[in-house]
Formats: sequence, C-alpha cells, structure tokens
Amino acid sequence: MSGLVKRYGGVVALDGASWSAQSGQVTAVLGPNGAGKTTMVECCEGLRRGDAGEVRVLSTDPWNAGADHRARVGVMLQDGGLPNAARPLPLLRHLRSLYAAPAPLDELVTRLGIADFASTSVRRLSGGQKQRVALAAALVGRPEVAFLDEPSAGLDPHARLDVWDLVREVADAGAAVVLTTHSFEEAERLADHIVVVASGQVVAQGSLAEVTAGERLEDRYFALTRRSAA
Ligand SMILES: Nc1ncnc2c1ncn2[C@@H]1O[C@H](COP(=O)(O)OP(=O)(O)OP(=O)(O)O)[C@@H](O)[C@H]1O
Repeated sequence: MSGLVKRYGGVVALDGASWSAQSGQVTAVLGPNGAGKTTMVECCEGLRRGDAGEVRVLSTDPWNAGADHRARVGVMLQDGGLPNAARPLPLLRHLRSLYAAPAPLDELVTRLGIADFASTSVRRLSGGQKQRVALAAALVGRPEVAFLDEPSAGLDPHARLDVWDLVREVADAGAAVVLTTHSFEEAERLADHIVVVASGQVVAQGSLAEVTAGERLEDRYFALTRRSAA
C-alpha cells in the first residue's frame, strides 16, 4: 500500500499510509482506536476504495479484483460476518467445497476447539466461539494472503495460544498473514513484521528489533503514537 488516503466525509481516516507485508511472514498492524487499521485492511480486502494512493495485493488492485483473486485471499472481519442461522460445521464444509485445494477441515475444527459447538447455531455461540469459526472460515481455503482483524481479542488464554500456533503455521507454509491487534504480547510473540499506525499514517514499520530499537515495544508504541498525535 502506497500513499493511501481515505476520507469519510470530513474525517481523514488514512492520510498517506504506506506499508507492505511479505509471504511467509506474520505482519502485525498496531495502533490506537480510530487510527485507521480497519480502514487500511478493508481497502486491502477490496471492501473499500481509497480516495488516493495505491493498494496491491498479490499484484492486483483488490477493488477491481475478480473471483479468482478473492479465492486466494482469506478474510476475518472484526464483527465475524457469519450468518446467524448457520451451524459451524455445515458452514465450514460448504465454504471448503468452494475451493480447489482447501485445508483439512477436521484438523482446523479440532485445533480451534470448534468440535465442542459444531452444531450450535452461530447466533447462540459466545463471542470467542464465533471468532474461532470466523478464523476457520478465513483459513479453510488455504489462502495465499490472510487478513485477520483482531483474531485473538477476547479469547481465553488456551484459545489464544491455539490461534497463535495456527497463524504461525499458516505463515510458515508460505502465506502472508496480516493481523490487526492491540496486544503487544501478540505482536512480540508472533509478528515478523510490525506496522504502527497513528492518525491515519504509518509511523513505524519493520522487524520487532527495528521498531523497538532496544526499547520495550510498549514504550516505543506509546512514544510513537503520542508524538504523532501531538
Ligand atoms: N464507515 C465510516 N463512516 C465514517 N467514519 C468512519 C467509518 N469507518 C471508520 N470511520 C472513522 O475513520 C477513522 C478510522 O477508523 P478505523 O475503524 O479504520 O480505525 P481502527 O484503527 O481500526 O480502530 P479500532 O482500533 O477502534 O478498531 C475513525 O475516526 C473512524 O471514526
């Protein structure tokens, strides 16, 4: 993404944001509420169109991308985006059938602990359960690029570890995984590349060592986001 600008009426959500993510890596996007993370990721998913600047995902403009491109990209939205009447296992089986080379569903279901509520309708699932189904839905097509909006927020500690292990494996298998997070621990433990966003701009990006320059990530984050807000 290069120089992306996005306005909602008078609100400038993105003010010339530039960053990139690589295959085989987990990229964590950090930033305060309202910094523009979701807008950035939605532009990458082809759900929103920037007012200026350029977005490329797998060398394609996601806004104009066709079904072939979308099949190569996995998306987990912040609100889950799951149909309320669906039951997790039939839903995931259906999604799996849409892809030429999907991930092994049994393994995904077991690893994310979905088997325990596989036949409960989505509307009756807890927030954390819905999140696990949404993550499975994003990964079932074995995407080359996965955008995960706060994939472990609100999960219990065991589920969080399961999600981290899975995300690591998906990246190790060659995918570019981009996740938004408010968790320093998540970024430190999982990310190969960190992007810090504040007030619609990327204020730092690089490896953990590059971004922190010897400080704790938390301290560096507060310094970066406070300065840009001033
Ligand atoms: N659909 C919309 N209409 C109008 N303004 C919006 C819309 N979506 C986002 N905004 C505004 O754009 C800015 C960036 O919002 P965005 O959701 O991208 O931030 P975020 O970094 O993802 O925040 P959070 O951490 O709270 O999820 C905010 O000021 C927000 O109020």
